[in-house]
Amino acid sequence: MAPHSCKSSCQVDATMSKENEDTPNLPNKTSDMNGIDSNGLIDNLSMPWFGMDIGGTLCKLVYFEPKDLSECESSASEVETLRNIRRYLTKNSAYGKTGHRDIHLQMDNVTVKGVSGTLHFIRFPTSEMKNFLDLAKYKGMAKLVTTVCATGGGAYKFEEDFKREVNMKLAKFDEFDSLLKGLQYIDKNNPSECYYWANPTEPSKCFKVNHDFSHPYPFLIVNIGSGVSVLAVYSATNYRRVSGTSIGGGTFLGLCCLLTGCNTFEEAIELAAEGDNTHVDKLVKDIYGGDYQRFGLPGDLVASSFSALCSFGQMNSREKRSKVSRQDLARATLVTITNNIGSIARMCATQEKIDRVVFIGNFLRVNPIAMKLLAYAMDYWSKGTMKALFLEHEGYFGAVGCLLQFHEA
Ligand SMILES: Nc1ncnc2c1ncn2[C@@H]1O[C@H](COP(=O)(O)OP(=O)(O)O)[C@@H](O)[C@H]1O
Ligand SMILES: CC(C)(COP(=O)(O)O)[C@@H](O)C(=O)NCCC(=O)O
Repeated sequence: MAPHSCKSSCQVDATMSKENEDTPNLPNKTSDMNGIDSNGLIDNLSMPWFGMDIGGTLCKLVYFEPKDLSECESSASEVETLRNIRRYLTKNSAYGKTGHRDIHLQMDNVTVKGVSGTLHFIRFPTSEMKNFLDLAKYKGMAKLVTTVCATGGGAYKFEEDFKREVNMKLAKFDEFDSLLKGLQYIDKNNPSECYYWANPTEPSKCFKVNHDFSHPYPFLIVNIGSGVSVLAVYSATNYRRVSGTSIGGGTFLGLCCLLTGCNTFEEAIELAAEGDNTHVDKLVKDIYGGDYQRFGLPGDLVASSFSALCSFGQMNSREKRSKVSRQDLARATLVTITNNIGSIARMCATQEKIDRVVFIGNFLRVNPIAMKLLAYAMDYWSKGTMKALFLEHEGYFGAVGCLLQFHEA
């Protein structure tokens, strides 16, 4: 969220600031109203309820909007302020230049701590944290909510900034505990949360199929954020982080920007959708002239990523390079990163003797190419014994999970 741009240009911000002027008597909360009592225990926090997952690239903010604000045991002036905040967050889908609400993910009629309401899903770049804190300060939120539940690396990195800038305490929760909690909660509340891709290699026959994930254990989670973490999950509370790689969504975005000059993830994905990685990658058939049958390597398999451009052989020509477009480079970057993650996922699943692999994280946002590649790779290399599963709320599980844990504590 970019409060500066919002302040100057956005009608909503003007409304919000007026609303704040109309509600001057915000309570100055004392420690027993902060959500954490004098013994350091979390009490029955008044609304609003936020969960933040502050990741390496994106900050995910989940806002629980109660159906009936009076259910929340707040004072009259709090209720008014809460209404203003609710209006600001829920009447808009964009906040400043970089904040977005994913309306299509909104979950209505859910219950958190016995209160029914709606979950809203908002994201902004973590690099905009300073602007977000300025906005929170400007809106006077610090006077209302003095504790926010948070997870992800940024919950540690920005803890002091929250305290100093807006007098907000962060109630910190582990990112993988939160992720699992959120995943279980969302899957339970959204019947169409989990799906797989049928016929992933045949564009005309490829479609999403709903998957019943009500008996999920054991399963592998591959969380593709800035980096990648792989968790083996054996029950609701029993899991291990079995592996990880630094070559993740951040790598895709970083390399793509460097190679193509694009500036956003969306642009990178659009370029990739129009490109052809075989102009950049060296395939098995470029080396073997066809399949490498003895070890089951099909000719169309990438033998060596980006190798067509720089190694010796029939494609090592200036002419060849000059035919490579930005789109091809974006596609090759996407395929390289995705295939590598797929290989790691498969090895982990084999090692853990697990056949269901759930891919999540915002790298998969608006990214059917990567999802279909992963679906195909898992199926092909496991000879149909492993299944790639996907979840609609991709990158928001941590934020939801820490919100839930906060209210459970
Ligand atoms: N609007 C976006 N801006 C930046 N990266 C995005 C965006 N949408 C999707 N992504 C991808 O998602 C990744 C971050 O995923 P996320 O699960 O939020 O991880 P993190 O917690 O590390 O921020 C980025 O590295 C990028 O590949
Ligand atoms: C450090 C992290 C857990 C942070 O999570 P993220 O913000 O990337 O979602 C993740 O980037 C990661 O697991 N990186 C891979 C480290 C490794 O195993 O090599």
